[in-house]
Amino acid sequence: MHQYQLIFHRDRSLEIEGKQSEVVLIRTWASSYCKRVELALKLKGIPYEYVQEDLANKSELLLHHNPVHKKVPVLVHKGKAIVESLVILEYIDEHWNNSPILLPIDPYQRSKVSRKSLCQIALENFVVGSRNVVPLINTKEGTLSIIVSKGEAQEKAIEDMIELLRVFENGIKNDFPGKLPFDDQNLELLDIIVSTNACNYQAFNEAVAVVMSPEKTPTEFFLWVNAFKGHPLIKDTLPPHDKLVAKMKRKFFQSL
Ligand SMILES: N[C@@H](CCC(=O)N[C@@H](CS)C(=O)NCC(=O)O)C(=O)O
Repeated sequence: MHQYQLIFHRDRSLEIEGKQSEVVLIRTWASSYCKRVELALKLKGIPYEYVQEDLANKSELLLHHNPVHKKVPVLVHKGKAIVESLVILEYIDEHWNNSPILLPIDPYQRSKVSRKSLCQIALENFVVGSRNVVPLINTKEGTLSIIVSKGEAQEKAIEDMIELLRVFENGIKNDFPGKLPFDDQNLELLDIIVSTNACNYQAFNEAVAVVMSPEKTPTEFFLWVNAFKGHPLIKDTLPPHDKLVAKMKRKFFQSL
């Protein structure tokens, strides 16, 4: 088990390997769930330190703070742990209620970005580079259908994903008028989730199979994602492309 040098201070801040902060994020560098939280912290201007977790050799810190799921991200705020990325985002927005406000004020829109909403389901099934992409695509072939399948089966799996994006794009147009096209407005929860999930599409295309392209993907969704890539904070948060391609190749092909 990996061990960190940890000091718990009286003011309930945590010192990790010499770095002290009230807010510590336990994360991995490639996880889009973790990227959501990092982007939210940056948008709100909240100072934080992070601990890089090795999921193949989970740390005592992670197991202590997330004993049930044993997953990243975990946000440790003044010694207290918050788990599950969407719960963390809600916590950040409520605790640091300075602008930008991340959750929609409108209760209907709020329901659309909540945990079991279509928006979340669509995205979690689309998560670029994640196994979670898969259940909705082609359950018969199990969890790696998009790459284990070849030829027609793969085309069908990709078409199903693209269809999901069409449903998603229409949902955004109906429920979030003004959201598309992207006009560099304040980033909110929806933008955080979409950008951290979808902006890595080129790495996924390169490592696994071409899913998103101007020819295939619903136009406004595609433009939205590409516009995100030009946003300075998003650019600063996304994982490095080459490293991500290498990781995706290892992850997907190793599990075959
Ligand atoms: N629903 C969780 C999912 C988090 C998740 O799946 N994290 C992955 C990394 S991307 C993890 O920690 N996996 C470790 C494991 O499954 O053992 C969230 O939104 O935070």
